Amino acid sequence: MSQSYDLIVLGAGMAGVASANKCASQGWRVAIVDPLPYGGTCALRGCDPKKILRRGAEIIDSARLMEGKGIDAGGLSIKWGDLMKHKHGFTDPVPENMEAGLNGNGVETLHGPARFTAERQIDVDGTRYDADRFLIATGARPRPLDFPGHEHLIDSTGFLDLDDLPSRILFVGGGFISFEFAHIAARAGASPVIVDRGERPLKGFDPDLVELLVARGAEIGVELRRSTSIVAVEPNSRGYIVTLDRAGVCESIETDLVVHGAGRVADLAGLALDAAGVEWGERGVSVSDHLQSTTNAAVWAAGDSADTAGMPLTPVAVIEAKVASSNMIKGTTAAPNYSGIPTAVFTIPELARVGMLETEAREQGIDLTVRHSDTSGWYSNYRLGETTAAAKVLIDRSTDRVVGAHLLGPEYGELINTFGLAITLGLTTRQLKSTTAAYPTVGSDLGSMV
Ligand SMILES: Cc1cc2nc3c(=O)[nH]c(=O)nc-3n(C[C@H](O)[C@H](O)[C@H](O)COP(=O)(O)OP(=O)(O)OC[C@H]3O[C@@H](n4cnc5c(N)ncnc54)[C@H](O)[C@@H]3O)c2cc1C
Ligand SMILES: NC(=O)c1ccc[n+]([C@@H]2O[C@H](COP(=O)([O-])OP(=O)(O)OC[C@H]3O[C@@H](n4cnc5c(N)ncnc54)[C@H](O)[C@@H]3O)[C@@H](O)[C@H]2O)c1
Repeated sequence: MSQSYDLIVLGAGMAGVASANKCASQGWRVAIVDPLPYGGTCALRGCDPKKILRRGAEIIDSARLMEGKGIDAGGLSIKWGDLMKHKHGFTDPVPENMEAGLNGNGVETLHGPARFTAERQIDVDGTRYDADRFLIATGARPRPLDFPGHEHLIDSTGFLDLDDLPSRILFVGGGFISFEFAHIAARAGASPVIVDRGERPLKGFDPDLVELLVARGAEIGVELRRSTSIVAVEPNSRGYIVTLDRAGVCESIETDLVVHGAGRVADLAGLALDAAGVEWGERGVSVSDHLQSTTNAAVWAAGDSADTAGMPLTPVAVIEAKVASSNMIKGTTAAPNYSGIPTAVFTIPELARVGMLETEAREQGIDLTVRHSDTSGWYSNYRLGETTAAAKVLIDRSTDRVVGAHLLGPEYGELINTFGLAITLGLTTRQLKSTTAAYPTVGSDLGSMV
């Protein structure tokens, strides 16, 4: 016998939990299912634990920047095991607390991998569950790699759970994960090498600011190899030999650890989506702008497992889940507004973006004013001893509105939120300049950036 629900949510990460709680609050009978402890990538294996480890690295970097300015950073080091314990202090209670919260809101919590058996039915460990609607929120997993020896790589989950940090680490891919982890590892005493197959790493960010970040990384020992592909990874008695190919010239380097940072794909392969007639691809479930499957009206998708215009980021997952749930409840066809959602790479210093890249704005024919400032000498950065900081703000000359903001510097991951607000609300630079920030804060630099 099967059980019947108004909604079954597949995946208890940011998107899934937001949707389950919202729909249960409307009096719907809702179940949520996950094979792993509840919490998803962000809270357990991504954003949150990563930024706890980064705190150790921030302290080392801040002290080093103040060397000779009244601080002796000589004896300072990261005790990796203790930093990991600090991380576990946050992550370990998450699954139980999250499940208790869901149960308290009337959501039934199931455990096991879900797989479709019909258009409106799933199987979880041999039990069938029927529902009028399903939300697929199963997230993403590391992109499968095919070079010989790829099975020796650890992924981001493995890196965030390392008991010890080895001294030689090679990161495959020059994106978010490799840059963030390499910046932590370098401050913890390791020698990271990032290998990217393209000429330009962190392609979604302003290229001028990325180059500044690469140079700052080189100063602290993060080596970047561009236009380089991995030929093979072979274990040896001391670690691994990684063979690299740059423009037909091969070179081997020895390392203790090889980490996957070469992108993620939607985690859908185990869902038997064909049984439900749901179309999907590497980028996720094919959905309309209002997040309903294009081929099965009972199925919706949100977050990293949905093929949408939104980036695979936590705030996007939450917004999509809320919009999809609202559409299900009200029978509407609203689409998420992605325009003012900021993103940051939590290197040290951090690199942030909201809105359009300069190239995108020019392609759209926008008459741009570009305010590009080297902010390294500004008071906020002088105070910290930071040598690398910059801002590039793109303003539509015809409306005086901010259409893009790109920042590299300490605390700019906070400042970018104000630019996000400006883009979402369509504020003009005149309006932005008319607001008053507490002084001295990085927020008080905003007026000078526009
Ligand atoms: C290392 C790392 C760092 C990151 N840092 C940031 C950051 O700083 N800021 C940011 O905005 N984003 C960050 N991200 C991205 C962010 O974590 C994701 O965008 C976000 O977690 C997506 O949420 P989601 O709910 O779509 O999926 P997830 O949180 O991945 O949840 C999906 C859930 O579905 C479950 N599932 C899978 N298969 C099935 C199945 N068959 N049946 C049932 N359940 C299933 C999984 O077990 C998982 O719990 C980071 C990602 C990584 C990997
Ligand atoms: N701070 C954050 O918000 C944050 C942090 C980590 C991850 N994430 C999310 O997770 C996603 C995945 O992160 P990621 O860093 O794995 O991917 P990414 O898409 O950011 O970067 C992948 C990089 O790997 C390169 N690459 C791919 N295959 C390669 C190969 N075989 N050899 C060498 N280089 C190769 C690509 O050219 C690209 O530069 C991101 O897109 C992001 O949405 C976000």
